[in-house]
Amino acid sequence: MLEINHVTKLFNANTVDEKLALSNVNLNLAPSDFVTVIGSNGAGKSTLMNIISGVLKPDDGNVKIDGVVVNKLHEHQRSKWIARVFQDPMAGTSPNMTIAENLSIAYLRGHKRTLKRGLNKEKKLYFKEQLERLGIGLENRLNANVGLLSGGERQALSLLMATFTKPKILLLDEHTAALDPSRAELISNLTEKVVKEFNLTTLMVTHNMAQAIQLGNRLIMMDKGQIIMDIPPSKKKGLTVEDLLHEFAAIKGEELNDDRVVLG
Ligand SMILES: Nc1ncnc2c1ncn2[C@@H]1O[C@H](COP(=O)(O)OP(=O)(O)OP(=O)(O)O)[C@@H](O)[C@H]1O
Repeated sequence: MLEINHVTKLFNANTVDEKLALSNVNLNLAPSDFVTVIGSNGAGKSTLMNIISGVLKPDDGNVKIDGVVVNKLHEHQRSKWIARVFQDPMAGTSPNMTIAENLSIAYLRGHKRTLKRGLNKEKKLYFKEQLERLGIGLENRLNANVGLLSGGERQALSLLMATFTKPKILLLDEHTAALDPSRAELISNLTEKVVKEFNLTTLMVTHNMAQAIQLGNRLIMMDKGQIIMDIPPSKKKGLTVEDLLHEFAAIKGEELNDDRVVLG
């Protein structure tokens, strides 16, 4: 489904700021895999997400989706396969438009040929039904401006909008990190529900180890531009934060050092 083959990314080559952000990274996701990605600051997690989504091009290696090399395709050309939810709740939605208008734009992106523009009764009803599934009352606020929503509500809306395009791959880029703990948990639970319901192949970056353990069927840890740990579904169940820290220390010969790491 998603293959990352020998991907290398070097920033500022041949300067004093040269930085090898990814070094010969290989990763293969099967359909419906839900992989959580952890790693210390500067490990290369965002660079990997940016290379998959097409924001960045690899210097070496390739990215394949369903067997097709997509290296040359720009971000907008990949957007029919890839949906992304960012850390910043402001990033995925338009604040000056209503919930219904935001949903309408996302819906049109996913149904170009079959749907007329505009918000007819049928579409409003559909949006209400979809919002009801989030279970946070947004179905009663179709005409509210998105700028009025809380960060958690906006992330829930972004998640729903991401599924409207029926993506092959969902990229979650620390999408709960800017929320307070109770909202983060709500979005975590919604994520689990949405991924399962829409059968999405998912990669989720998080600094929260407990969340990385709780969600998904597989976990990878990155360090200095490499994947240093890949915990398969058979071993992920029953995994603890202590196991992860212990494993990291065993591989690296040092303690995990990251100001932002949240143990849970
Ligand atoms: N556009 C860029 N130009 C130069 N260096 C960059 C660029 N983007 C990332 N880097 C560097 O590449 C390395 C990997 O960065 P990346 O953002 O992928 O790490 P990360 O694992 O997402 O870190 P964090 O958890 O802190 O967000 C870092 O050293 C970073 O400073």
